Amino acid sequence: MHITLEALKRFGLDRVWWLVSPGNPLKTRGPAPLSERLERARAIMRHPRVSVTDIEARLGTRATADTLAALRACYPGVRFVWLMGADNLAQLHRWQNWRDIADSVPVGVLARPGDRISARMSPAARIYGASRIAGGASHLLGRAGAPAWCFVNVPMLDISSTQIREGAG
Ligand SMILES: Nc1ncnc2c1ncn2[C@@H]1O[C@H](COP(=O)(O)OP(=O)(O)OP(=O)(O)O)[C@@H](O)[C@H]1O
Ligand SMILES: O=C(O)c1ccc[n+]([C@@H]2O[C@H](COP(=O)([O-])O)[C@@H](O)[C@H]2O)c1
Repeated sequence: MHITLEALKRFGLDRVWWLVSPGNPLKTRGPAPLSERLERARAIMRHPRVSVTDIEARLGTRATADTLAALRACYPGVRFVWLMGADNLAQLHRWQNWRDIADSVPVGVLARPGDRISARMSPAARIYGASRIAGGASHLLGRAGAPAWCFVNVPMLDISSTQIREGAG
């Protein structure tokens, strides 16, 4: 919720979609049933500009590059931006067809404790170094043409979904 509200504020976005994943291709342990995760996400994320969706399951995609290609085909008039925490920028070069992601949509990255330096030094950050929008101009990201990415230093919360699940269990 925290990074969603920061992303809306900082990147000049109209809306944020939470893509409740059918399963991250890099994680070996399967998640809880999608319907349960969707219901829980909707119960906590109540905001007029945020939608919680299972569209990835409905599109039949798992890899983000495939999801974005399918979304662009379904919504040709919409300018999509990919949002993620800094830990995912550090790993992005391991994602399937990751360059298709960087070349097709602007990418907004939100600071996360412990991951700011590894993210900024990551292969993806280096390879796309010339396409970086400075944090101070982050509001331009939503209208930028790809490749474009922006790292914003938002107030950081040192919590992970694993910790939250363990606390709830
Ligand atoms: N505390 C946080 N600060 C910044 N970004 C975060 C934070 N927690 C999650 N994110 C981002 O939110 C998205 C969804 O994360 P996810 O639900 O997998 O949680 P996680 O905490 O990364 O999971 P895990 O506990 O398995 O590491 C990812 O893009 C992740 O980078
Ligand atoms: O496309 C990939 O190869 C890929 C690899 C790792 C993560 N992702 C996506 O990144 C998002 C965040 O993943 P996670 O596991 O950090 O919640 C989620 O939408 C995943 O499907 C995508």
